[in-house]
Amino acid sequence: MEKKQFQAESKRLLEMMVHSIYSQKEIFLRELISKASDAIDKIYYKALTDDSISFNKDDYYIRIQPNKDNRTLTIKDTGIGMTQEELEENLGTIAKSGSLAFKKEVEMQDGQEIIGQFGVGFYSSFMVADKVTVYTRALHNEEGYKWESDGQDGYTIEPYNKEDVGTEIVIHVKENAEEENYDEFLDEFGLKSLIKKYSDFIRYPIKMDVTEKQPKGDDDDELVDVTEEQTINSMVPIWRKNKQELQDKDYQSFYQEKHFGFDKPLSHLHVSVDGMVRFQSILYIPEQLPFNYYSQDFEKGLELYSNGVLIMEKCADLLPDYFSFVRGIVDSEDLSLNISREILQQDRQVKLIAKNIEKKISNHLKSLLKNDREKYEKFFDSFGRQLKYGVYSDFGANKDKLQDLLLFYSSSEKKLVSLKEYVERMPEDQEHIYYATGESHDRIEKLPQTEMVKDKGYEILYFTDEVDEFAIKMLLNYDDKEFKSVSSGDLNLEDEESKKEAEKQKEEHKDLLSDMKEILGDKVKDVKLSTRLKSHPVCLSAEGDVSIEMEKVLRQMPDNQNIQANKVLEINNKHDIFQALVKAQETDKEKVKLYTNILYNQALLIEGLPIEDPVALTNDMCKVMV
Ligand SMILES: Nc1ncnc2c1ncn2[C@@H]1O[C@H](COP(=O)(O)OP(=O)(O)OP(=O)(O)O)[C@@H](O)[C@H]1O
Repeated sequence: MEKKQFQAESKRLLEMMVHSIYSQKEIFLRELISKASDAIDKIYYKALTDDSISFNKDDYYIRIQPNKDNRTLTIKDTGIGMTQEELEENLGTIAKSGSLAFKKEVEMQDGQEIIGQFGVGFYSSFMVADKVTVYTRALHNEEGYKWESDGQDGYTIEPYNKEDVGTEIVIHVKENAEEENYDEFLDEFGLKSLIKKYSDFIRYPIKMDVTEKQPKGDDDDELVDVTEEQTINSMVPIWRKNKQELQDKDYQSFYQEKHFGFDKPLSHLHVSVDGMVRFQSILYIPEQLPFNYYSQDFEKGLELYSNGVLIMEKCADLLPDYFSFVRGIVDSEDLSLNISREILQQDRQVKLIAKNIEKKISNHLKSLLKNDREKYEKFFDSFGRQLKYGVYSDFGANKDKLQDLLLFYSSSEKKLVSLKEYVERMPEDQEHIYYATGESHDRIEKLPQTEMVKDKGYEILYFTDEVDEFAIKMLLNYDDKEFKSVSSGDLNLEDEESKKEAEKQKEEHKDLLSDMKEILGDKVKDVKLSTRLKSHPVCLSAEGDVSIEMEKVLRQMPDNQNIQANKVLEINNKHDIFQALVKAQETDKEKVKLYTNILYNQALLIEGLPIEDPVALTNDMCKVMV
């Protein structure tokens, strides 16, 4: 028998294939199963135009057969097979794709289903095989052929008496080496999981003998091993099914089957797009925050399929960070894959799909907010923070897309409200959207700074998440209404008369205020008479961009650069303590110092800021008591 040589280039190419094109050895099974599916598809497509071929779906299948004793793995299909010339052309020449030629020849309109295009997939078998034997008989041919190669030194072809049409590829699995274990490719369980992982949605049944423990008889407790042929793959992907035929429970079981989470999905979307780019997708909004969501282990991304064959387990480019909680799959026939089918050649299609998906998720969330408030609030409770990070990050580039998805707790409604709802309720004379920051709703509720705004009958949004104020600073305004903290220095809420009165009082007590400022030194930027306090004696406000809450957050950061708010101590001149200060100013300067220090520390306490010298404060308080 004459041995034919691979061309020199092919030899090098083959070496490259085995050593560098694929990142994982297990991919070979996906490739060979895809070839088998293509071979069956070819009969199917031929039958469409050739009356002499009848295509009875039940006769077509793929069979996986491991044999541990011989260390062989057989992939058998009942597909179109290959003639001698085709064997030479397709398996003897690397990068020659019979499938691509077939697609062109038949000029199939919907032949998109055929997976092969590069003419290299078959050779991936040499990653795990030291020899590959192919037995094949082409449709309408009486003769069969045997092709064999060790993947290094050419191949042989000889006639072979094959009973039925189709192809059997026998992988002679390599012996285990020091760091390489090939046994999983002979193991029933290992093979089953690889088929599920990569080839679950191949349209023809992938059959395999599976041995399971079963009771010996009907009333018998004794278990025995029973071997039965099983179809391993699901075949029809749920996303190709008609939405009308599917129920919530079908989507839920797919979520669980895919291990997208331990929870139930809160909501799902089934998308089918047939535009500039064609794709189908099932997307889930989980109910609960994944336990590792805010850790470095969390990887965002959607499962990406090309024609039902898994390409990537987590394609991160399909989701923006602010929707990183979304789980699901995308299947498209329009992807330009690279030769290993592991990465995408160029990301134009992925970008188009991602843009489309982002819009779909955003619209879905908006409609949840509108039509199923309870569900949306549940969602927001888990993932609202991520949306706020989305507003803040990338210098606010996505703020317009996200602002209508935000919710904040409202002082007047005592529940979560959207910015739109807030603005719609605003009285005519209210210019700003007011917010107050603090650790909890209870704490904010008691903040002295909220008194005046509430008295005016204005609603206040309570910010309890660290990111809230940063996100709002990025938004600046909503519907042309500027956001304003109730603690900001320039609330400007008093009427003209009160302003005049305040000016008068300021003038009258200017010595006291400047003495107090001197006592506190750099700790505050100013000491002022407050226009916002009604019953409380003191509070702190901030001038400029950095608020007191922001200072607190920044203080906790690892690269804390000691950024501080410009604090102003505000004192309520209608409170009795002010009269005490005025009196002390006339009679006892030491007392002014004592009271000022205590009042400043009180204001720090109210704000939840650390007291710089607790011992001095307790001593001061004792002095007041004795
Ligand atoms: N099981 C099979 N039955 C019939 N023909 C096959 C089979 N396996 C491979 N072939 C033929 O061999 C050709 C080369 O296969 P190969 O796996 O190298 O590339 P491909 O499937 O065309 O493309 P890709 O590299 O994208 O997978 C195929 O195009 C097909 O014509």
